[in-house]
Amino acid sequence: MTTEIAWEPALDPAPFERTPPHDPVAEMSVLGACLLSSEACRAVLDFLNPAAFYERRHEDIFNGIGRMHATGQPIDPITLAKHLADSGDLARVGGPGYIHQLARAVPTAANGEYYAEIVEDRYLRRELIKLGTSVVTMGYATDDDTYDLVERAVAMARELRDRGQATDDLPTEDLLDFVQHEDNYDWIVPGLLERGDRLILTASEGGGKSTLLRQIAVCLAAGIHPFDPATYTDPVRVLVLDCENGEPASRRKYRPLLNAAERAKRGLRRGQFHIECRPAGVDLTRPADRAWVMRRVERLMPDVLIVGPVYRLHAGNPNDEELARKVSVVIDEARATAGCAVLMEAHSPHGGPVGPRSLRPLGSSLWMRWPEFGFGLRPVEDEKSAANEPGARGRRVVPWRGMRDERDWPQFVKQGQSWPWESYRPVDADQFTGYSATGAIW
Ligand SMILES: Nc1ncnc2c1ncn2[C@@H]1O[C@H](COP(=O)(O)OP(=O)(O)OP(=O)(O)O)[C@@H](O)[C@H]1O
Repeated sequence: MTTEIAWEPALDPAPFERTPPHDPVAEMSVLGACLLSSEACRAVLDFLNPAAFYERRHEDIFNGIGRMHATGQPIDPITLAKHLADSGDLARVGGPGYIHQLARAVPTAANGEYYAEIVEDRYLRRELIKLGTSVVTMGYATDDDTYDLVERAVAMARELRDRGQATDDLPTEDLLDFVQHEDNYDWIVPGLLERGDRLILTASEGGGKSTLLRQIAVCLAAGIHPFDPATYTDPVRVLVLDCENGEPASRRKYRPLLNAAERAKRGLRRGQFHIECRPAGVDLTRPADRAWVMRRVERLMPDVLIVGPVYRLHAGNPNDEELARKVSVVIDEARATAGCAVLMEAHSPHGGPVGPRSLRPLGSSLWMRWPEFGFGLRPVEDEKSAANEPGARGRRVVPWRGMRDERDWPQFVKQGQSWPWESYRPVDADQFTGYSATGAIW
């Protein structure tokens, strides 16, 4: 919660000469979101200072919502109108008609915090203008010491920057204390995948990345280690937003995987795995598509979110850094909302005339920096083992970025018996490091 800047009475700013920055639609949408969703209401109340509203009546309505929330009352247009009528504020804020209008004005309650950020941003602008006006007044003050005035101006700017949050900061820890804390991993699969991990899997076209991600998804939902089927894990909730394949194609791919889980006596339970296909892709730079993702994430609160492929997440130039950044913000918001791991797939670029193809994700370089883990599937060097024949399809699992933490991903996978991909140890693997120059299966 932010606190208001305490201005000194002598430095009261002059009135705004131009219309101060504000966004009436965002203000209405924040209030509307509070009326439609208790979750949005809680998030907005945690974030927004009532004084941030430019329109006085919006501040009064928001205060009414805050009072009702604090006493656990249900909040909708009818109950809020009654509450404001009881406090004698209803007529002043526009009557019951205006309260209903607020609920109708909001495009989606899922964006409540986003609207609140706009309101907060405009508030900060107004406070900045006030601060500037105060500094001008101070500059003309004849009695005060100039250095004192400069110090006060700096203190005021610092206060505006921190807006009361500096007092909430915990003391920064000494390294000797810092290393004493226990490392608490929040594993989804011990050693392999932790909640919050972001992973991008790459390969060339037809390289097997979709198949591997589907296998991982089914295994995680069934409680099977994706690369060690004899090891069982706690089943987790998986949400797949497939922005590439249509439903029939997807169904055909998942059926054998469900059968494999059944054969392992770890058949999927209802509610563990949700999937939605949008073969036309989504454009996460647009509010409607962003809300589409967030509604599903908020409703299902998955442990693992699989969304993509990357190039289907916005409609613009795939190399555009700003568009990629906007997409990553939405995915990060989904990840923070559900506290989930995020797995995505991306194509790797076409190779040059010499050397192996790069495995980095095609498109904006942001996708190289964004995930904690990036792996690519590359056919192994031994031609027989790399062939697309039963038992072959040997792939090297190559990290294309430095891992941000230790994880036990396999170095080699090949076409398996029970599952499409299984990890293996090449015949010429080094006894200690597991390194193999050929990846030979036979
Ligand atoms: N381990 C496997 N065993 C048998 N078939 C496989 C295996 N991996 C992939 N395939 C098959 O190879 C084809 C391409 O695989 P997949 O769709 O997973 O590749 P991809 O890298 O996602 O390709 P794209 O980027 O073109 O979608 C599919 O028909 C798939 O069924």
